[in-house]
Amino acid sequence: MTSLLSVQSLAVSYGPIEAVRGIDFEIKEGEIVAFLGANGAGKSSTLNALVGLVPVASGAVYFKGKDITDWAPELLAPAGMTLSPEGRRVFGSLSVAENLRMGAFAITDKAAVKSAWDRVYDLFPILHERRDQFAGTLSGGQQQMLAVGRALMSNPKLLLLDEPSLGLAPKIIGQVFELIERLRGQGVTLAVVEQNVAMALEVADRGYVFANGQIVAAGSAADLAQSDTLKSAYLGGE
Ligand SMILES: Nc1ncnc2c1ncn2[C@@H]1O[C@H](COP(=O)(O)OP(=O)(O)OP(=O)(O)O)[C@@H](O)[C@H]1O
Repeated sequence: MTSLLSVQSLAVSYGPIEAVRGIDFEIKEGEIVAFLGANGAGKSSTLNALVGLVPVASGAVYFKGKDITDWAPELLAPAGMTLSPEGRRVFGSLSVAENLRMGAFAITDKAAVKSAWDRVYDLFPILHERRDQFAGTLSGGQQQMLAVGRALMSNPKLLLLDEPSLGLAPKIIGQVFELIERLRGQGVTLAVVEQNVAMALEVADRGYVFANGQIVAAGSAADLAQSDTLKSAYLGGE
C-alpha cells in the first residue's frame, strides 16, 4: 500500500502551549487509522493542522506525495482531504440540504453536486427525509450524520473524523462504526480520533497513541489493544 498521507516532525502551538511536539506518522491508502489518547493529548490539534484550520508551527505534511503544509482548508477539500470536526458544528439556521451544499463549495457542476447529494442521502436516508428542515432541529445523532455527510460532499480520498461518536446514544455509536467500514468499502481512507477505544480498535487497522503532544505508541489495532502504554495514556501516566 502506498502512503496517502505522510507527516514529519509536525508541531502545533497556541502561544506558549505546545499542543503537538514533533510527531511523525503515515496513513496508507485504504486504511482506517485510529488516533487515541486522553483529552488534551493533541489529537484534535493534529487533525486541525492537517486541514489548515490551525497553523503548523514546524514540520511537513505530504498528501498524495505533494507538500501541502499550511494549505488552506478550501484548497485541501478539492485536493481530496476533509475533516468532520469535533462537536458537529452544523449551521443550525440553514437547511440540511444547504449544509451539505457547503461541503461541495468547490464543485460548480450542477450534476456533480447532485450526485454528491445523492451519495450522502443514500448513506443517510434520514437526511434526505429532512433535507428542507433547519439543521438545528435535528437530533444529536442526525447532526453528527450531517457533519460527516458535509465532509463527504467533496468526495474525499482521506476523511478525518474527530470524535464522531461523542455524545451519541450507544445504539447510534454502533451505526457510526458501521458507517466507517462502509466508507472504506467505497474507497475512502479514514483517520478517526475516538474516545471509544474498544470500538475504535475493533474497526481500525492501526492506531497511534497520543500523550502530551507526542506519539507514545503505534501499531496494529490488535497489538495496541494489549498495550500497557495505551492504558497508561488514558490514565495520564505518560
Ligand atoms: N484553541 C486553543 N487555544 C489554546 N490552547 C488550545 C487550543 N486548542 C487546544 N489547546 C490545548 O492544546 C492541547 C492539545 O489539545 P487537543 O484538543 O489537540 O487535544 P485532544 O487530544 O484532541 O483532546 P480533546 O479530545 O479534548 O479534543 C491541550 O493542552 C489544549 O488545552
